[in-house]
Amino acid sequence: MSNTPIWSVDEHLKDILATVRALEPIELQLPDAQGCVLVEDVTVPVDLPPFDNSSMDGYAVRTADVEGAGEEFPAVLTVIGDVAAGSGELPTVGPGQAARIMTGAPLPPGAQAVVPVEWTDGGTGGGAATTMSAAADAPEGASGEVRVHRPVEARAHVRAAGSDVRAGDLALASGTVLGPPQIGLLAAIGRATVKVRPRPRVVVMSTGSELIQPGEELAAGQIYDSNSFALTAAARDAGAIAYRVGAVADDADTLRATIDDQLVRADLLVTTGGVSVGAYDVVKEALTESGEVEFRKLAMQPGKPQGFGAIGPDHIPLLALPGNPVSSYVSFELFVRPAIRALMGMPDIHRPTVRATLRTDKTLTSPAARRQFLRGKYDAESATVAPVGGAGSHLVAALAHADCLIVVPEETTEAADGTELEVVLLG
Ligand SMILES: Nc1nc2c(c(=O)[nH]1)N[C@H]1C(S)=C(S)[C@@H](COP(=O)(O)OP(=O)(O)OC[C@H]3O[C@@H](n4cnc5c(N)ncnc54)[C@H](O)[C@@H]3O)O[C@H]1N2
Ligand code: MOO
Repeated sequence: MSNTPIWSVDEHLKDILATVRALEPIELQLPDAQGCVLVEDVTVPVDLPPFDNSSMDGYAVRTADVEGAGEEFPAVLTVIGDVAAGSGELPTVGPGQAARIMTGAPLPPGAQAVVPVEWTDGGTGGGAATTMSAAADAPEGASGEVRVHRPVEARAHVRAAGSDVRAGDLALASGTVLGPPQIGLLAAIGRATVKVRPRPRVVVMSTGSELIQPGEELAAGQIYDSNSFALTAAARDAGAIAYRVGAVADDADTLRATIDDQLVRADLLVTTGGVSVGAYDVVKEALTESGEVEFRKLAMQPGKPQGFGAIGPDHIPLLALPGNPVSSYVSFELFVRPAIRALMGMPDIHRPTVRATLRTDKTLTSPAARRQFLRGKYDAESATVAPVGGAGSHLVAALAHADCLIVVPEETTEAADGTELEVVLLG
């Protein structure tokens, strides 16, 4: 038995999160701020809507003029002009008059309500209109007479100024994650830029002389580099700006030089492979000497060998993940994703977890004193989970068909059908 210390999953994550600091806020243009965390309270500068406006295409009228109107005895009003959305100069609607008005156009002075065009003859002198004619084809629609078939109450079909949000109100509080509706609100109140924590730049680098890039021809002993693709995608999915560096050969000097080259564009560096005990485990070789990165054995499966530290003059956090594809992906989920979200200043850095009942034909086994992460499919309706594929850390096809990780705790070595377990839901 070796007496090498073993770290728990929780201890390792705690050490990582103690090192990773949220990035300094910057002012970003709205489209670039999507998915970022706001770091200012945003106050509404103007009422929304800024003015009373129509919610329908129709006629702006005085309510007294259409009182008691019906199809048989319509109210006949003189059309004094058009009010289109964006109109700045408005006609005043006097007694017996109506202004043709479009959805979103300001309610003209004198008018108290809007009658939808369908409740009128549309100025045609015929039956109920279904639509207005385009102004370009029928300019006469902005004048003449309109027959109104129904009365309206004051303010009918009018959206009041400030009915959405008022000047001086808090639009969004600091700490809000900017999704599409929040970006929409910021634009609606006229904000072009906002102060947010930027997306972290994450460089994902795979290592291994056996690796070639997809699209190339496999020679003897070679395999395709899948980790750099999977983890770059995972980093992007977590909210990062991700850069992929495909397959650095197993040479410590080349690797160190490549890492140093990448530091200028990295807030976080992730490597895969080369961290176990083999004769060509170059990540360990290249990063141990300077003392910047510590290599550990974790009480987990997969993902036992892990490296973590801060490198270069700017102390950029680096996570060295094991090379087996499932090990690197599970390690990413457990350690890199929370680190990315901590860099972003996200209020919640963890994946959701649920309790579920295991459904399996054969009892699952798990190594003692290691937290096992099996791939599974979760059924929310029955709150059950079924394993997908075995425990092997090379099983990429099963991983691609899973939607969750089944957590078998350290003290559990067997999990039979019906066992209740924790499940990490993957997005
Ligand atoms: N004697 C021991 N051997 C191993 C131990 C151990 O404790 N003693 N630990 C095993 C465990 S657990 C893991 S996990 C791996 C970790 O190995 P490395 O991080 O050094 O990774 P490599 O040796 O470079 O590769 C492992 C495996 O994964 C394949 N691989 C690597 N990179 C990629 C990639 N980008 N895309 C696809 N596949 C990749 C590689 O070809 C190997 O098959 O060590 C065990 N060994
Ligand atoms: O712990 Mo390794 O990460 O199983 O395959």
